[in-house]
Amino acid sequence: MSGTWTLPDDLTLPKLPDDHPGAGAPIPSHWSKCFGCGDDQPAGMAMQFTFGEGLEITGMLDVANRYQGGPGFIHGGILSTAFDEAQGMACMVLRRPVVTGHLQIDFAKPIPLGSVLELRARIDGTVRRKVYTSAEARIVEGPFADPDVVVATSRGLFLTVGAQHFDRAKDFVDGIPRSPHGTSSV
Ligand SMILES: CCCCCCCCCCCCCC(=O)SCCNC(=O)CCNC(=O)[C@H](O)C(C)(C)COP(=O)(O)OP(=O)(O)OC[C@H]1O[C@@H](n2cnc3c(N)ncnc32)[C@H](O)[C@@H]1OP(=O)(O)O
Repeated sequence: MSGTWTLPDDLTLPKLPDDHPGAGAPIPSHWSKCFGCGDDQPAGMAMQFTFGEGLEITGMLDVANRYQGGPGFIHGGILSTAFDEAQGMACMVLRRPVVTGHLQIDFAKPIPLGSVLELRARIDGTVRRKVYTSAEARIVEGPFADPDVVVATSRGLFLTVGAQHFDRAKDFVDGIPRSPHGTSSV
């Protein structure tokens, strides 16, 4: 990992909620239209998540052909999106909405199309509204599969926000209205 990420000294680790369902339980999509995890988003990545031990969660991504960047390999922006989603989902235990403030990725190995990626993500600690997170990706199925090799890592700062953060865009969830006769859709 590059050396530009420093955790503050005054981090606090959040407690798991009393009703945390435990390791292996599925984590529901936080929003059905989400490009990363939504089940009502045909263009999306349909990532699946489960709770792990403690604050860790696991996300799975099928690297479809449409995620291509260079010939045969995943696009870096797609991988960044997968990390964004996984680290955001790791914040679910806070039971408050979060948004990404800063995300930095190290792309360690090329990832071929047809891979199944496992992303493990966690909260490293919180300071006020700031939530420091990290994650790693491994190829667990596909031509270059090796669960012992980390192919990419990510560090991210998320901020807890109130519901009002999303209020300004609530009329656009199915596309921006373009005419009095209807709305655009994805
Ligand atoms: C109900 C449960 C639901 C759970 C859902 C979870 C799943 C979600 C999955 C989602 C997956 C997808 C997720 C997505 O893709 S979310 C989509 C991508 N992200 C955004 O659109 C966010 C856009 N940005 C903003 O709205 C604002 O800038 C935010 C809200 C982030 C902060 O503006 P706000 O006015 O609110 O806060 P503040 O400016 O007073 O700053 C507060 C503190 O934070 C520190 N700071 C701020 N920015 C940065 C930075 N870049 N680097 C370092 N530090 C930064 C700042 O220094 C200060 O520190 P301190 O003074 O306290 O020390």
